[in-house]
Amino acid sequence: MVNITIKSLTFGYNGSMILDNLNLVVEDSEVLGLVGPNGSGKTTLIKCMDKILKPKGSILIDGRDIDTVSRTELAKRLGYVPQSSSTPLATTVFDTVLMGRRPHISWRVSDSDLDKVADILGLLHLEYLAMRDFSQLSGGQKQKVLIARALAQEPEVLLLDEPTSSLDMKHQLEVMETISSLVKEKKISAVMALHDLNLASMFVDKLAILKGGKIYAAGEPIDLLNAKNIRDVYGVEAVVMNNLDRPYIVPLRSLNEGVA
Ligand SMILES: Nc1ncnc2c1ncn2[C@@H]1O[C@H](COP(=O)(O)OP(=O)(O)OP(=O)(O)O)[C@@H](O)[C@H]1O
Repeated sequence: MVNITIKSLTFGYNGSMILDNLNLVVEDSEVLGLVGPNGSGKTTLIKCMDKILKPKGSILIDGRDIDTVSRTELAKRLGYVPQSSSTPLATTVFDTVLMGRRPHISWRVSDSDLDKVADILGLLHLEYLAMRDFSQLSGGQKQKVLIARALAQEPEVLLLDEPTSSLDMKHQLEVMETISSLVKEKKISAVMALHDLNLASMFVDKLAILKGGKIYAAGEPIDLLNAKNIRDVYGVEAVVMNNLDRPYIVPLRSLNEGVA
């Protein structure tokens, strides 16, 4: 069980404001989707949560400011999947995923670490790639391996930056289904930046819509994914239908307004 509370978070690159006094709570057993136009600050927010960037304001994990949590301890609690990655040092897929166990290993890899890696490769149907060089994989295969590496950390919170951007339809569903069932089963949380509002509608419990460095709205997809919000935030005219109590969005045309 974990709770993340973000209070008055403010961050800018070289003096230009990107995140402006943000407040947000991530509950346990929750998939939180961060959506918003290109450049609205989703990656920046995720990097602040993983202490890669140093914002003003505070991020509390179970009431404790992450500034007071060591890198190693944070790596046991938060598993970060970047948007893209320079090739990790390890060569094979197996070794790349094993790197995720690093925060839990003192100096010797145990049988249980190896078993965990094998289990995760199985969970994401990656066994057939286990002995392949990471650097020679396709973009989508690499993306799945990086997700597997974060799962191997057994974190309480997964931070995923557009985890499905390189995946085909089947693998998008597979990854989202796997993450959402792990979140429920293990009572962890996931925060993911997403562009696909229909995937968000299907899989997230809560949405935070970013616009102009602020949270434009936060809440359940059914309450937020409507034509007005999509017009305001993205400058897109869309038809929103209801499909099994989930909004289903069909974008119609760009309105040249409403950018971040
Ligand atoms: N290292 C950097 N130095 C300066 N400006 C940056 C840097 N990284 C990002 N920015 C700027 O910060 C703003 C927010 O970028 P960020 O990557 O957080 O947005 P995003 O919502 O994740 O975008 P996208 O959907 O395109 O991935 C953008 O205007 C971007 O140009």
